[in-house]
Amino acid sequence: MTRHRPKGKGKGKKGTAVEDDRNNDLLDKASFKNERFFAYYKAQKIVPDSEWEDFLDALRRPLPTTFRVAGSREIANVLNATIRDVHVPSLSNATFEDQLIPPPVQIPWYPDGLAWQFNVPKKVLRKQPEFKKFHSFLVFETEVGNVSRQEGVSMIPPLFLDVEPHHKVMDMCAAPGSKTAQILEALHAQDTITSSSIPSGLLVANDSDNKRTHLLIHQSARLPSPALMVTNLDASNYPSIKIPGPRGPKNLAFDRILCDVPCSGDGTLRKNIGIWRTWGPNDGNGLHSLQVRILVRAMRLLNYEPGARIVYSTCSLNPVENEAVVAAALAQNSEFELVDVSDRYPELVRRPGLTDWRPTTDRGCTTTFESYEEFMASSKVDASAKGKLTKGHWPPEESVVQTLNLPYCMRIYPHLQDSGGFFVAVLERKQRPPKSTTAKRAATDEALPESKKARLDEDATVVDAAESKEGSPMEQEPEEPAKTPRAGKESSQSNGSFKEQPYTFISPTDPILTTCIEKLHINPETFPMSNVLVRNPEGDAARVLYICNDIVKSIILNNSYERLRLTAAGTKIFAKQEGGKGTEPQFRVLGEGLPVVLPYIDEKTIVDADHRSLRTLVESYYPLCESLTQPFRKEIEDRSTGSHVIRFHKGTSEVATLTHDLVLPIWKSNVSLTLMIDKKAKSALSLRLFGTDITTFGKEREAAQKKEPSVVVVSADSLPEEAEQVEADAEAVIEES
Ligand SMILES: C[S@@+](CC[C@H](N)C(=O)[O-])C[C@H]1O[C@@H](n2cnc3c(N)ncnc32)[C@H](O)[C@@H]1O
Repeated sequence: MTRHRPKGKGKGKKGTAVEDDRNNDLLDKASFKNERFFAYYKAQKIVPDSEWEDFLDALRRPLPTTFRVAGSREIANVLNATIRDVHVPSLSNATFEDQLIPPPVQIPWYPDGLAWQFNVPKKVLRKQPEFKKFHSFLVFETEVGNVSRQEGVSMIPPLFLDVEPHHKVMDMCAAPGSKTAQILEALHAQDTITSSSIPSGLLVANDSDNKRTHLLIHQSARLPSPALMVTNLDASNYPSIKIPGPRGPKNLAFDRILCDVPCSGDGTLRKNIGIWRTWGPNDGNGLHSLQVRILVRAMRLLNYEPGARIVYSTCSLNPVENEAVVAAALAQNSEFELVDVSDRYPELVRRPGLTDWRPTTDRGCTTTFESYEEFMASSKVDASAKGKLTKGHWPPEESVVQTLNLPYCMRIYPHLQDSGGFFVAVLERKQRPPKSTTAKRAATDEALPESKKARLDEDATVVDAAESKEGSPMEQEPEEPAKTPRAGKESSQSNGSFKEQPYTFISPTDPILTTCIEKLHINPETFPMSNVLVRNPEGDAARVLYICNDIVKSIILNNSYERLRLTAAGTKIFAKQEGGKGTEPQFRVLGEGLPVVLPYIDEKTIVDADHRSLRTLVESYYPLCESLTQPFRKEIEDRSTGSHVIRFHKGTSEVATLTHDLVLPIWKSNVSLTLMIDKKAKSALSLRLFGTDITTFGKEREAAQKKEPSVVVVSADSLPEEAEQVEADAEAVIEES
């Protein structure tokens, strides 16, 4: 949702007082009312009268904690099995103050049981030992990205996108990135436990808010992908992306597009309880036009292939932001239709979209209007308010409504399955637009300057020509946006100069790259040497080397990075490591890059290591080689200094049980070894393997916690919500850089 949380969530800030109460588990239900909200939604008949009280009761209850086991499929399944087979049984008979506390349960509609819900008061988490242990497991796994605390309803839209590894996907309003992560996981469905595939598909994750794109990048780094690009543009005006075609450059068309648009967010009332106080009908009214423009732009960017689809979603209950947007976009693009997905995810309880609604600008919501004409004629509405709504805020005429299948939209209400409120619509193209429509739409679009109309006509010709020759026009020429973006904070194109560095491909014979390849025994014949890039205009392999897949490469080579406001592309694989005194700096493989590089490394050069040595490497930062167990010790002592890859085999020893092989990067100095993974990842690994955090970082943290309990780095009684945690982490990252 787009109600950006107040920075720092500071006490005393507007809208936080009630939230603070709620955090203490003290529910003051008297505060949870808003007569405007009641009057408005009763008038919209969003639920039958008989359900109204249940609906309100649910809205007033705290939202259960939900989380998703994230990451590529195999890893997620392994971790999920740990929750199901180890944690849940240990929590099954947990009691607190003589009450049986229910263990977490799997959300029935989420595939493979990877999403969970639990509803446990904080005091239980703090004091009940089994829950406390489970909670710190979640906190650590969240920190390293294996668990994503995400609202249950927010997990729905990516499911209906049906993404496959070869799809070209656009996430138009992506930050902070919880749905982006789900899409990435689908693109990487073929990853194995230890190695990442290089999908042939693409994910362009976009957000118009520059700061939020950095949250998105930070968040997406948890599933590093050579198929990812992040852009910072106004989605309603997203430019066409050029790629080479058989007859010269053509525009890239997407197979799947997610429009999780900015919205008033009143479906999140259960967690953003400040909305109880501030809610008004104009919150949604003001967003309608931007939402329509984003959806219409998505329609123009979508592929013509059968099955290409758009998912439109909001966390708002307001029909003005939901059905009205879908209806208005369909009115402009009659070749699209809503898809009946009622047979998908049958355990997800939902209600059909509305066919009738009554907008208003009246802050008190005492009067709502049946039609635009009635609204415009009303003496109760002043002239400035009349300018705020358009005919599109209302349902189309009855005869048109019948043809739109609005009931195919999905409304999720809090009382149906103890969730937040949400809206999802799935749209597909039912037919190709007739040749003339594309050109006609462009020519009659009065909002466009003459120069653009001419270009659209040209583009239409290009598409038609390409289609008739190729038969199956995978990439068609989308039209230019119908309108220029609204000025204001949502539009970043006008935010002055773009400050990010460009990406430059380096030569496959670049000496730094070839040295990395040689030292790590990577096969240069199969490794995509031509897809390695750096982040500076000179193409200087000074610090970090990245890798991307072919489609990302093609986009970078054929488009101006400034026009796309390209904020991130591909994933890091190698980085410079300063040597000790008197030694030359060398490049090393990065933890996040290893899964991508691993399939190309000569198996024989990966050093086998034992569980005891793993414990030694986890326990201290720079253990001496002589502290390692034979034969691993000899094997590693015989290696040159620098970057190496080691493998711990799955199985049980007296030290640990590994449910799957573990492949990790290390750095060898003259006499010691270092495990080259992030200290939080090391803590999570330690908890997973040894049931306790034995790392130096963990011990320091525990000592600090004992000394000053209020300044703990990670507290066991707070499982950070994804967006919040990512924001905090990313702010630190942004500040550091
Ligand atoms: C509902 S939130 C998206 C949540 C995100 N999909 C997720 O699951 O984490 C809407 C996002 O739209 C962005 N936004 C607002 N106006 C936009 C525009 N014109 N173009 C692109 N993004 C926009 C906001 O910055 C916000 O991050």
